[in-house]
Amino acid sequence: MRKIVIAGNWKMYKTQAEGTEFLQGFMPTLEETPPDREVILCPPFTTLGILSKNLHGSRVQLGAQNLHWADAGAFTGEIAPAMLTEIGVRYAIIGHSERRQYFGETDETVNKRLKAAQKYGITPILCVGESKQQRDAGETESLIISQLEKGLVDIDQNNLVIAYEPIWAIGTGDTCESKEANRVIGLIRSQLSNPDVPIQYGGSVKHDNIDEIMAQPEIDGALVGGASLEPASFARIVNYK
Ligand SMILES: O=C(CO)COP(=O)(O)O
Repeated sequence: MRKIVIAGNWKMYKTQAEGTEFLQGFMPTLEETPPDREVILCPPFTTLGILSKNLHGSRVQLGAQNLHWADAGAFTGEIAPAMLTEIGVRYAIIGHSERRQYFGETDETVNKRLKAAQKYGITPILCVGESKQQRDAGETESLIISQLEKGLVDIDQNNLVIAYEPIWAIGTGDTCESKEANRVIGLIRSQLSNPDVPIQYGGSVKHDNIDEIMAQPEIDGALVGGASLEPASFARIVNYK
């Protein structure tokens, strides 16, 4: 049985005060949420601590947006896995396209971060996806297969989530057509040794397209950016029909 996993990626939004305010609006809405849905919030590092305190004993899990592969060391600006597990972080987004595009993340460093997450019992959410240019050139399949082959070397597929996030659909309002997302996610699944790895779709997921996205048989959840910042909107997504 594949798990349903819905995660909010807050990116570089929400101070501690704003994160706390979000929870006040969001938490009561979970009363309607079926228990089999894993709900995750991935705030900026400085907001993780206060969310950890406020979410203690709740069903919402905490995720980080990145982590370093070393146990500790002289890596200015990075965060070690043990610093995250200490405050109750259970998931980490790894290889988001914004990290690949702006911060020099490669499939090789993605692989190291995935291994480090698993070493500390953190479930990594590996992001893969093509740019508009790659899609137009007919390279979607080969690019994704290559990202998976290189990223998943020596990775335990029993403690893994994958997110298919076509770059051209991120923050653009230009959602990938749900049948097309379903097709690519099926391709991703065909590359895995464990068919039960949950595979999310990400890219302009909103309250008004989540039902259609989740109706697709291959899609096991969503990685939500902008629409996870507002309690009512994220609640509607988590409580999809
Ligand atoms: O990058 C994303 C989630 O990781 C998607 O962002 P949007 O939902 O804002 O398009």
